[in-house]
Amino acid sequence: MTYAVKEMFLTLQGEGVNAGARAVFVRFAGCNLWSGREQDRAAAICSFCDTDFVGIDGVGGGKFADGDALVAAVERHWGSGRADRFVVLTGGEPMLQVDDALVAALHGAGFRIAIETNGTIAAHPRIDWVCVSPKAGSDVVQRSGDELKLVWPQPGTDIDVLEGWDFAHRLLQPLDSADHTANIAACVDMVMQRPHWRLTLQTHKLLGLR
Ligand SMILES: C[S@@+](CC[C@H](N)C(=O)[O-])C[C@H]1O[C@@H](n2cnc3c(N)ncnc32)[C@H](O)[C@@H]1O
Ligand SMILES: Nc1nc2[nH]cc(C(=O)O)c2c(=O)[nH]1
Ligand code: SF4
Ligand SMILES: [Mg+2]
Repeated sequence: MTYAVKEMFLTLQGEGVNAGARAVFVRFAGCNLWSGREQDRAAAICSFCDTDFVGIDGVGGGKFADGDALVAAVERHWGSGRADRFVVLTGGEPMLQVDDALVAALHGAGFRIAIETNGTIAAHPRIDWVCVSPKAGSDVVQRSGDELKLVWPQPGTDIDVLEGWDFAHRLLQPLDSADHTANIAACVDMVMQRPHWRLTLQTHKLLGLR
């Protein structure tokens, strides 16, 4: 199948348990919880998105004819060396496009694969690191994985329900909005009340990285 990619870049994973790790980011175009158009934002299931995932016009973006073509581009972004190769599949919603052929091709090139997903589509079973970030009002089917990364505060979310899901790590990420300072305080408060959650910050934004 062909893949529509908004942008591709080499950076440090900014969020979650893998924060600080060198990674190639592949941002797939399109999402099932928002069209990406500002006029649709208020009515979208996910209305706080901080990302432009519309089209294939970003740096490193484009249409890729098959898994091998996409992996060749990921390898070019990684540069020399086969050790510790790490790719993060994000979007948009990457599970709209990630398939067997892509996962096999990335593994064939020696990449450890992480995904950032909203969890409304089951994650591919051979992905090495599954991060689910649930959105209030959506039907999350992927209720297990490596990290559950909840953007907080998020009205309509029952945190007790999320605690019943099977994740190795539970993280709270302050909602980046006009109320960012208050949202950070709300996350700190929540961790103080619930020590099995941890705070994660979007460190790439603090550092001026992509
Ligand atoms: C842009 S999304 C793409 C992947 C997938 N669609 C998802 O939502 O998990 C990447 C990460 O950014 C988080 N995110 C999006 N908007 C945010 C915001 N305004 N503040 C904090 N985190 C945000 C998402 O929850 C997700 O963990
Ligand atoms: N550096 C960096 N880390 C990230 N972690 C998750 C991101 C995303 O947008 O999915 C992201 C991103 O866009 N940049
Ligand atoms: S689900 Fe992810 S990509 Fe889609 S609108 Fe929400 S944060 Fe953005
Ligand atoms: Mg981001």
